[in-house]
Amino acid sequence: MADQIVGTERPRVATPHRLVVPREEPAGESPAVRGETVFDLRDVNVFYGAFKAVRDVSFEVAEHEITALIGPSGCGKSTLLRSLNRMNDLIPGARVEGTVAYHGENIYDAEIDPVEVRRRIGMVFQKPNPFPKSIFDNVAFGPRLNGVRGSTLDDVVEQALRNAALWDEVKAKLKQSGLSLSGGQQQRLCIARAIAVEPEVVLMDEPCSALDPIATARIEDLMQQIKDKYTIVIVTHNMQQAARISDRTAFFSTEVNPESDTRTGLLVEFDETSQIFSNPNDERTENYVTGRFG
Ligand SMILES: Nc1ncnc2c1ncn2[C@@H]1O[C@H](COP(=O)(O)OP(=O)(O)OP(=O)(O)O)[C@@H](O)[C@H]1O
Repeated sequence: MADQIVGTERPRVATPHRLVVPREEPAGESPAVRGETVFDLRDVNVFYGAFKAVRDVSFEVAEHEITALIGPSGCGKSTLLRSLNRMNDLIPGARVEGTVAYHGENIYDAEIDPVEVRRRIGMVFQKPNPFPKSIFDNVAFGPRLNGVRGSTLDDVVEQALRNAALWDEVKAKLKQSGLSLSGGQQQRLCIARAIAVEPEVVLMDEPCSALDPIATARIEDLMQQIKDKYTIVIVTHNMQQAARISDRTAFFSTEVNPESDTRTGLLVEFDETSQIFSNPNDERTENYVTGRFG
């Protein structure tokens, strides 16, 4: 396999990968022609202790697409997102069953290095969380861990800040604290920090929910700009946002377990975003996207 995530060998470029035969889909309608499959989820269940938070999730994420996870509160969007880079490993009692294949390798196999998984598959959180360090050091953090130094490090930091559409605003104050930036700038700093280690995938957990509409629009523009380089999976509560920016949408809902009176999340429908919002197959999806839910 061209690109394994076992052990500590770290190819700087995470592509190319194996060739995958494209699905047969109608021609001419973007994004029907899919790129290579990055994630292939099969029958994924996620538990917290005995509680099954999400059940039987299967779908594929294609490269250079933005895949949105939407659905009502508690349906397991964040839980599922964290299962894509083993972030749930850090939560006591959390457990994943099923297969989360990343370029054909199950990231939960025993020999897989979770640190390497998280380097390939970066994450941006709901609340901007810069380190209490300078702007430069925030972005340099990951590359330094990977041994990057000197002028190369300067270049890596500049490029990441440029790619995060923040360079022009901060180039004169790289030594200032990251915490001195506005909320929207802090979130772009966190995106710069995530992409500075050259991940292939960026997972975003409601990255705009703490931002005003102008900062939100900048992050949305940024996502459109960087999807040529990265594959993005985003959890959003904002259906307009999902409709605006994503190529595919996964709609989740919940069902009640009568014995335990708990709610388990499940994937109701996964399709092109235009289909989900204009002509969904499932009534539950239609009720949700038209605001008739609950
Ligand atoms: N660390 C945890 N420990 C135990 N249960 C958890 C934990 N995190 C989430 N859960 C439970 O798992 C279920 C799914 O939660 P999750 O946060 O993934 O849903 P969500 O769809 O992202 O919700 P929201 O839209 O409100 O953020 C919920 O019932 C939640 O209470």
